[in-house]
This record gives sequence, C-alpha cells and structure tokens, in this order.
Amino acid sequence: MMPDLAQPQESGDGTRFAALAVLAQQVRDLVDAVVLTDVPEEELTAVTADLVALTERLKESRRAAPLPHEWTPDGRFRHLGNAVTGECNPHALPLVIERTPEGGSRAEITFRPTHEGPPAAVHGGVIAMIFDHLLGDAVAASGAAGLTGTLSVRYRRPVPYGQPMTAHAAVSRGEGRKTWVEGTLTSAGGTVLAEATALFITPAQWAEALGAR
Ligand SMILES: CCCCCCCC/C=C\CCCCCCCC(=O)SCCNC(=O)CCNC(=O)[C@H](O)C(C)(C)COP(=O)(O)OP(=O)(O)OC[C@H]1O[C@@H](n2cnc3c(N)ncnc32)[C@H](O)[C@@H]1OP(=O)(O)O
Repeated sequence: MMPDLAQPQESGDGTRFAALAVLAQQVRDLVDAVVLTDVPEEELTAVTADLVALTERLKESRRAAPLPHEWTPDGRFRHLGNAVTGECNPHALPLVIERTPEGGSRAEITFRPTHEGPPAAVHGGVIAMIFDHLLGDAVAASGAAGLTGTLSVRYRRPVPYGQPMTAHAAVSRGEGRKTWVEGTLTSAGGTVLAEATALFITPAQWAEALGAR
C-alpha cells in the first residue's frame, strides 16, 4: 500500500527519542565491533549470550513499525526510523543532509568498514542507497517529493571507507509528476568517485497533499 504521507504523524517524547538515538548509536558501535572483532571463540559465545538477554529486554514492548516520519515545528521533514537518515535506526549511517544555498542537498559522509563490499572499498549497493536518499531529498528541496522510479549509478573509482567525503544532489528538470535529479560523491581531494542520475515520481495522492501544504 502507498504510504500516506499526508496523514498527521504521532508526536513523540523528545527525551525518550534522544535516549533511543543514543541506544541506536551504541548498536552501530556494536555492529562495527562485531565486524572487526578478533577475540577468541569463548568470548564470542559469552558476548552472544549477553546480547540475547539484551534483545529480549528490548522486545518486552514492541511497535508494529519503525518510528514514522514527522514534520517538525520549524517545517523540516524528520524520519527517526529511516534506514538511511534515522537517528533512532542503527541501520542508518545516519546520513545528515543539509540543503545548499543553490537549492540542492549535500551530506558529509564517512563510510565504515561495516560497509565493505570489494576488498577495502564500500559496497556499491550501499553507495546506491545513499544516492537514493540524497537525490530524493533534493527532489523534496525543489518543492516536489516522490518515490524513486529509476536510479542509475556510474561507479568511477572504488570508494574507500574511513575517509570523509561529500555527496551532492540537485534537480535538473521537472515535468508534471516527474523530477530528474543528479548527484555526485566526491573525495576530500576533489576526485569524483561516483555519479548518479534518477527519476523520481510524485504519486498522485502526494501531489494533491503537497499542493495543499
Ligand atoms: C504530503 C506529502 C509529503 C511528502 C513528504 C516527503 C518529504 C521528503 C523529504 C525527504 C526526502 C526523503 C527521500 C526519500 C528517498 C527514498 C526514496 C525511496 O527509496 S522510494 C522507494 C523505492 N521506490 C518505490 O518503491 C517506487 C515504487 N513504485 C511506485 O510506487 C509507482 O510505480 C510510482 C509511484 C513510481 C509510479 O506510479 P504512478 O501510478 O504514479 O505512475 P503512472 O501514473 O503509471 O506514471 C506516471 C508517469 O511516470 C512514468 N513512470 C512511472 N513509473 C516509472 C518508472 N519506474 N520509471 C520511469 N518512468 C516511470 C510513467 O511512464 C508516466 O509517464 P508519462 O506521464 O506517461 O510520460
């Protein structure tokens, strides 16, 4: 079913969300520790037992779905449960996106060893995931908002982890419910590592809701 972004969203307890964000960051640290650990097998087994107990504690009270998106009082779109940007979702980098004065979107990114695909480089699917969201944000920055229809990535150089880099995206043109958008991932030294183009489509019911905002 199409997500209905026009619906008012639940407002949360900010203090509890802050605590959840700290927990999510701890779990990211845990994931990195698992990926890189070299402790003996008995220690792995002992840590696993501890984690089983912790997981059961968290499962004592469960939601049906991740935290939903919401519009903040200052008019920003926030989605704490998002897989790419959600501060409360350990899966998210999280990607922190800024809007550029030119009307596009940008983010500083440092990938981690957890994101490895080919040896010593970031997985191409992880790079595509970052582009998907950043290009989608640029579409939203342009006043449209939509779902990805197509996304094409040109991988120019292996992307290293552990080094800060910058991603940019900006809309190139729009036509009705279609918006074309382009992006780049650039090393700190200015080398373009990957480029993306995408077509986002505004679902008809979103177009109506956006028009009413
Ligand atoms: C109140 C609203 C508030 C919104 C607030 C948002 C704020 C945002 C803020 C922050 C940004 C966040 C950023 C998120 C980024 C993440 C993005 C994702 O990961 S999205 C998940 C992956 N993508 C999907 O799951 C799509 C699944 N597909 C669909 O749902 C539909 O196929 C959809 C909506 C893409 C198109 O369905 P139709 O029914 O609207 O399309 P039809 O009416 O058939 O076609 C319209 C035109 O588009 C073309 N078209 C349709 N689908 C196409 C496609 N896949 N590729 C190319 N063209 C396509 C058609 O050929 C047609 O073109 P002709 O008018 O004839 O010229």
